[in-house]
Amino acid sequence: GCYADPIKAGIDADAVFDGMTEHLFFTLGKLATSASLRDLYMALSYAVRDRLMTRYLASQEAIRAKPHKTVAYFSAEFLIGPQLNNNLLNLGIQEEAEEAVKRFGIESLNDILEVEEEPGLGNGGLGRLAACYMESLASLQVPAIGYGIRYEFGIFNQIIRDGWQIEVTDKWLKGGWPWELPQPDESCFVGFGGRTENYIDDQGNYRSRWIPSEHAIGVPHDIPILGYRVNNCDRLRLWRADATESFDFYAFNIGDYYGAVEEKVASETISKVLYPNDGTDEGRRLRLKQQHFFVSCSLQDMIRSLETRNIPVEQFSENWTVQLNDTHPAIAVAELMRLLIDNHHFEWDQAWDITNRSVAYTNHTLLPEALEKWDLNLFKSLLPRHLELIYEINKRFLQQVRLRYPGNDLILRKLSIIDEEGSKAVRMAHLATIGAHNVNGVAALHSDLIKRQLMPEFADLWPEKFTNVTNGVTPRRWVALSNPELASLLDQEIGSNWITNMDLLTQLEEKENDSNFLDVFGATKLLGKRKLAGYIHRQTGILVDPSTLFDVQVKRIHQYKRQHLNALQIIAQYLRIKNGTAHSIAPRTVIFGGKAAPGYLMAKLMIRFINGIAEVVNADPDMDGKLRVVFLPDYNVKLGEQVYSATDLSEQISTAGKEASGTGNMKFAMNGALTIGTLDGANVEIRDRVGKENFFLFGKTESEIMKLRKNGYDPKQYIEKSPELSEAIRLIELGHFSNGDNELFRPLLNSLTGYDPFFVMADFDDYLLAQDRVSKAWQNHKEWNRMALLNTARSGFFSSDRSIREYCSSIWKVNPLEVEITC
Ligand SMILES: CCc1ccc([C@H](C)CC(=O)N[C@@H]2O[C@H](CO)[C@@H](O)[C@H](O)[C@H]2O)cc1
Repeated sequence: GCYADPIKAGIDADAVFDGMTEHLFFTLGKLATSASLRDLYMALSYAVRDRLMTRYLASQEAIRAKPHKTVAYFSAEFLIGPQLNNNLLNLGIQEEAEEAVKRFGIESLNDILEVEEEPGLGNGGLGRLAACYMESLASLQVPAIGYGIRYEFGIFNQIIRDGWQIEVTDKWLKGGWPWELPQPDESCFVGFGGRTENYIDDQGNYRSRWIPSEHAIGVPHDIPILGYRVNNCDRLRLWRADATESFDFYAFNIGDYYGAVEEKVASETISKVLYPNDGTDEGRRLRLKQQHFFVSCSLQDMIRSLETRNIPVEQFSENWTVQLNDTHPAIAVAELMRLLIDNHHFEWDQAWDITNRSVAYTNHTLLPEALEKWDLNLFKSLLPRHLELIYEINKRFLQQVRLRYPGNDLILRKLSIIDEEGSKAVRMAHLATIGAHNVNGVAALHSDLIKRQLMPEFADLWPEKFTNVTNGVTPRRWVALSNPELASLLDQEIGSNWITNMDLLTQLEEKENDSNFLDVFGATKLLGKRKLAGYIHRQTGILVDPSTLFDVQVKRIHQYKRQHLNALQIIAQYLRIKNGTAHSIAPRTVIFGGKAAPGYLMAKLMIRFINGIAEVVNADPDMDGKLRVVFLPDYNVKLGEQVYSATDLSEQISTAGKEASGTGNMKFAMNGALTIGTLDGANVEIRDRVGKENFFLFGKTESEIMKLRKNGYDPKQYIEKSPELSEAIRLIELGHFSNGDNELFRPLLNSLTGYDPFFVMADFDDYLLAQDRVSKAWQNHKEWNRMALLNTARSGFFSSDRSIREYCSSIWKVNPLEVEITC
C-alpha cells in the first residue's frame, strides 16, 4: 500500500512546504517565524524522510512477499556523507525543495544544506566505496542490506593549528540525526570471552557450546538508501551497542555508583568510536570486539529473517550473499559456522558448504602493515569457540594442501590460518580466503598483484577463486550533486540518461573539436573553481586566483600516496621562480587535503611540511600570480563534493604497486580534470580508457620498483644526479620552511635521503618533467579543455553501477527486483 496524504507524500513545492511546516510545529516544536537554519534543515529532512517511507516499506514487503536473494554488504565503515541533497536528487524534488525553503525566507537550498552534519563513519577509500556501492545497488534495484557499526563518534574533525593537525572529537549525533530509524525490537545478543564446553544433547549427539562471560546487546538503527528515481529503497543497518543490564541497583544501593553503571559503560564502549587508522593494523582488543559485535548481530539478523519468513536455514545461501569489505568482518566465516553448528545443529560439511557458498571477500590493500593478524591469546580470550572452529577449518584446509603439495611443510606454514612465526597469530586474510567462494581485488593491476605477490600459493591452489572488480563511484553524488553546472550541460547535450547509463557520455567525443562547446565546458569548471576559491578564502584566509591551474591532491595522508613528492616538486617550482628560470610554468594553485591517522607521526609531519612550504610561498611577493599553496582542513565527503568539480589537475602519484585502486582519481576524471599519475591501481585503466595522450604519466612501473628494491636502492644516487632535487633538500635542511629550525623536518629528510621506502627520489625528476608537460599543455586552454572533455566522455566505465553489475553477475548471482507501489 502507499501513503497518499500530500503533506506526507506530495512531491510538489506546496506539499514539501506543508510537510516542513508540520514538522517544525509537531516534530521540532518550533514556529516558522523563530526557526533557525538548523530547524529548517531538520524539518525539510523529516519531510523528505516521509517521502521515502512508502518506498522503504514497499521494498521490504517485496522481499517478504516473494523471497529474493539479497546482498548483505559487511563493512566496518560506511562513509555515506550528507544525506539531504542526495535524497532530494534521487526523489527528483530538488527544485521543489528549493522553492519550498525560499518561502521560509531562506536565500537558497544551499544555505540549508550547509548546516548538515555528515556521519563520518569511515576513514577513506574503503568506507566511501561501500557508500557508493549501497547507492548503486538501490539504483539498480538490487535488494541489499549494508551491515555495519553505528559509531557514536566517527572520524575526527581536523583543525590545523600552527601548521599541525589537531584532532577534535566528531560529535555528529549532537542535536539529533533525522535519517535513522532505531529498531530496538530487532536487537540481538552478542557474547564475548568465557569458555567452551562439550555436552551430549538430548538426542545423544556430542556437541560443543560457548559460555560467554560477557554480553552486549546490539540495537539496529536503519538508514534508508534510496535508488535514483526507482521505488527501491534499500537500507543500511548499523548496530549500536547497549548493556544487557544498564543499571545495577544492588551496586547502587551499596554506594558503588561506578559499579552500578560499569557494565553499561563497558558495553556501550563497543560502538563508541571509529578506529581512525587507514591502513595500519593496531590489533586492539576493542577493535576485534567491534568486528565480532556487528558481524554476529548481522548474521543472527539474517538467519532470523529466514525464520520469520519460514524459510529453512538450509536455504541460507540461496537467500543471502555476504560480501566481506576487506578482512575487518572476516570473523563472519567462523561466526556463521558457529551459528549453524552450535545453534542450528548442522553437520560440519553442510555448515561449511553454506558458508562457502554465501561468503565472498574483497581485498583493498597490499600493505603488510594493513593486513590484520590477531594475537592468538587475545583471540582465544575473546572468542574461544571461534578459535576452536578456526582450528578445525584450518586442519581440514591443510589436509587439502597436503594432498596438493605432498611433503611441502613450508607451504603448509605459509598457508595456515595460524601464523606460527614469532608470537602466534590468526591471519584474517587467510580465514577470509579459505572461507570465501570468491576473492577479488579492486583494480586490474591490484588483483594481479594479489595473485602474484600477496597470495601466490592460494592463487595456485584455487586459480578460479581470484577475480577482479575494478572500483567505481556513483555519478549521482559525484557529478549530478557536486557539479550541477556540468550535469545540466550534459542534460542539454546528450539528454539526462547519462546519470544511470554513463556509457552515454562517449557521445561527447563528437564535440572534441567544437570550440564553442569546449568554451562552455571550460566555463562550468571555472564556476566550480570560483566557488572553491571563495571557500578557501573563508576557511584559510588565503586568496587564490580561479584562473590559475588548480592542482589538487586530496586523500588520506600516507607515505605511499607521496604527498611529500608533490611538496618537493613545489619547492623546485618555487626555486625556479626565485632564480628566474621558471620560463613556461603555468600559474598554479596547489591544493592539498587529507587526514593523518593520529598515531602516524610521519604523516602528521608531512602535513606540517606542506603548511611550512605554504607559509613561505604565500608570503613571498615573487610568487604573486605564479604560485599559491593551500592545505584545506578537515577533508571529508562534503568538502570533496566541492573539490572534484573545481580541479584542473588530479594528483595520483602513489608508488606503483601500492595504491590498490584509488577512487578519487575516478571522480576527478568524470568531472573533467586531467590526471598526473603513475601506473598504479586504477590509474592504469583510467589512462587506457581516456587515452594515453590525455593523461600525464610518469614514474617507475611496479616491476621496475620491484627490481630496484631487489637490486638495492640508494636514494642518494638520484639526489646527486638531480640539481633541482638536491637544491630543494638543501633548502629544507637550512630550515627555510620551518623558520630556521633545521631539526623540525629531520625525520622526513632522514627517511627520504636514507631508506626512502616509497621511492620518492627515484621518481622525482620524471615527475618534474611531467609537471613541465602540464604547464605547457595549460598554455593552450582550448587543447586543455579538449583533453578534459575526453576524460569526462570516456570515464563511464568508472561508474559504480558498472562495478555492481559485475559483482551481481560474476560473484553474487543476484538479479534486480522490481518494487511495485500500488496506491
Ligand atoms: C586495520 C586497519 C585498516 C583500516 C582500513 C584499511 C583499508 C583497507 C584501507 C583503504 O581504505 N584502502 C583503500 O580502499 C579503496 C577502495 O577499494 C582503494 O581505492 C584504495 O586504493 C585503498 O587504499 C586497511 C586497514
